[in-house]
Amino acid sequence: MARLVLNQITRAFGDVTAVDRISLDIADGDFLVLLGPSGCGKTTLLRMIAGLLDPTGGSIELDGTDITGMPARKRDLAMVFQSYALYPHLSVAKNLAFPLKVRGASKQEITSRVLAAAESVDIAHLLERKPKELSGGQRQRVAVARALVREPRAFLMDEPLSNLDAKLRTATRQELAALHRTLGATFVYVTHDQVEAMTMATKIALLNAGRLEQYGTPEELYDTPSSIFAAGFLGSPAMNLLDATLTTADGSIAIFAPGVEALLWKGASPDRDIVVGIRPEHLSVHDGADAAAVPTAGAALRGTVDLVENLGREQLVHCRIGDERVTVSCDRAETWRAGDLVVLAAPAARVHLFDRASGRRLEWQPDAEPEAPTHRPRAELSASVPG
Ligand SMILES: Nc1ncnc2c1ncn2[C@@H]1O[C@H](COP(=O)(O)OP(=O)(O)OP(=O)(O)O)[C@@H](O)[C@H]1O
Repeated sequence: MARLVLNQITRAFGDVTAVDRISLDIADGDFLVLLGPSGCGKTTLLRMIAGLLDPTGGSIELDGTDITGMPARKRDLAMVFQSYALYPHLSVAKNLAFPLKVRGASKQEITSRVLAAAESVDIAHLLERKPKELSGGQRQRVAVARALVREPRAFLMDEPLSNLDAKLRTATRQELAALHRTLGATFVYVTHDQVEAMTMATKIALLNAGRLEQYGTPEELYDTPSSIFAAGFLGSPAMNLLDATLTTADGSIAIFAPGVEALLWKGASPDRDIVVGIRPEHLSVHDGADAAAVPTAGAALRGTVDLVENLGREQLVHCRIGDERVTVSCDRAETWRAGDLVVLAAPAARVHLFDRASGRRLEWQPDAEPEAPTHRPRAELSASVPG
């Protein structure tokens, strides 16, 4: 059992607030990924959970017990570091046995637990080697096995895959996810890699400059990003973000953008600066010269193809829309060329709106989209736009 609750946890280093009032409820068995760009406070937060660093504010609970001031060795949490932190002069077997020896386990218990841990990450054949005789991937497995032998209440991992090459990272990522399913234990895992977060996490805590930006399942973060930052951080290629102006009149929403023809819904006078977000996979490309080919509902962006990139499985069509650049990912069977006049279309339900000043998501509900000529409003919206 390991339910971890962080209450307003804070850490300042002089003037720098590395972690700023973060509260998280991490359920037993969760694979929580702390995700965010370099310097956002991920490692500082993990080290406070591990007991390697004292918070300057807030508290941490483990299964209902306040462990804020408890020394690391008493927390029963195992940490796997980016550097692996193996003892170079000891064999793999002795590295694995070390945490058990410290606890005074019997020789028989040590032997069986070391072997079981080594087998679970497929390194039983390497037990007599020294760390320097191992590849990066093998060292990483030893570091995980050393955490496993302790049978801790939770595993804390700080970018454990960052020293591996791309192929090994993919394989090891799948193994770690499988290990988590087998053990059913709580994992807290630091990374700046969105693919690792999306594929392994049951929950993601996205951090930005020491603050919690969004907390939810990978699907929630991807499908309903709570801010411009979250929208831009998850997804590759990144979500298209366009500056626009939103007006609300008669309960309808209109969006204007400079140089953009019929972007979403036309309406009354400008009222609020917003950012419109549409993921590359939610846009479709249509012949701009053929009005009949363009969907009449949803968002439409008129522009020119700039560049087409063939990625093998799909292609990226980069377009100029007014002053902005918009990317569409689409099937390679479509034959678009630089210079083509196109209309990019997206269903209204796939359009994200954000307030430009605060960066926060604006919630709105498109009504059923009526068939409408392109010069008329493209949809009536029963929107509740906060603020
Ligand atoms: N011991 C320290 N003294 C002063 N500032 C520190 C210390 N440790 C971290 N910081 C600062 O706190 C902030 C968060 O650092 P942290 O290492 O937690 O970020 P991170 O998200 O893990 O970054 P990365 O992905 O690059 O490892 C940074 O601005 C960093 O410079």
